[in-house]
Amino acid sequence: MASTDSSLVLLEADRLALQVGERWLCCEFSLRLAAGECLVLLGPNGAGKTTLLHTLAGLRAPTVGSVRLGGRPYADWDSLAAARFRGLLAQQQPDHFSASVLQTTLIGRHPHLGRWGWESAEDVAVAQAALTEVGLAELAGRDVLSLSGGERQRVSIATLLTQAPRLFLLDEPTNHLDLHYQIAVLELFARLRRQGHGIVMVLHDINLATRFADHVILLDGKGGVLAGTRDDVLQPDHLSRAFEHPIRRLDVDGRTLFIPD
Ligand SMILES: Nc1ncnc2c1ncn2[C@@H]1O[C@H](COP(=O)(O)OP(=O)(O)OP(=O)(O)O)[C@@H](O)[C@H]1O
Repeated sequence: MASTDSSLVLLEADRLALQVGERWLCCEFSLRLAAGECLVLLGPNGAGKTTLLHTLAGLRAPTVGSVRLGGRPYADWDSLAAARFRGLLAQQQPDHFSASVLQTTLIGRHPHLGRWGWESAEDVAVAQAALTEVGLAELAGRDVLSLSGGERQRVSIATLLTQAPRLFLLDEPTNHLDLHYQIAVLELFARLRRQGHGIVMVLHDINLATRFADHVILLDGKGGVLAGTRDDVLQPDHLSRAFEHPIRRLDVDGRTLFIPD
């Protein structure tokens, strides 16, 4: 379990700007994520959420500006140490070969294994506990190629839990999940956040962002970026402009909801 020292800055980006081809995805902005905080990236299709998440994960260099993980640039990190500190849930998991659900989940232990790469009984126990967390304990022996989309997504989440990073970077973690598992998975990460982990996640559902985010970055797809606290960014006019669709705010039973007209 992570310590709950909320002064620890897990991730910083300074005057970041991203370009793909000739197009600027976002103009310069900065962010800072401390232990125990959750940042949600929102915006229309193609706005640059995944590109930004991958930049924050150190998988691609920013066009302008810098990213620091745990106070250090990625260039200063050994790749295995970085994999113990931050983990990425990618949008898609291509499976080319048969493997059991447990074997697939154990891949998450790779950055923790010793020189010979053998998994110990403790590593297997970590993977089994992660499968239990996502409701898949009974499918541990199943071939991963036989799973439904939602089951496969939960294996990916279990694999990331098995990796046990301090900072979780999640690209659409609710992809393929039914209503029950959307909330269960986001509650699971909210629990990890309360234990001192950091969470950065791409979501498409504004109402889930409202429920789980401390901070929001809203990309408008034209290079515009709005970054701030959840309540500052999640305003009907900002959202309507970014999504090019009128969006209304409703307050119901103490909850804030956003609905498209
Ligand atoms: N290598 C590349 N060359 C050219 N364009 C690219 C490249 N990689 C990504 N893009 C473009 O950059 C834009 C941002 O892509 P990205 O996947 O980050 O968007 P996104 O906000 O995550 O979208 P979605 O909501 O559809 O998942 C898209 O228009 C994409 O086609």
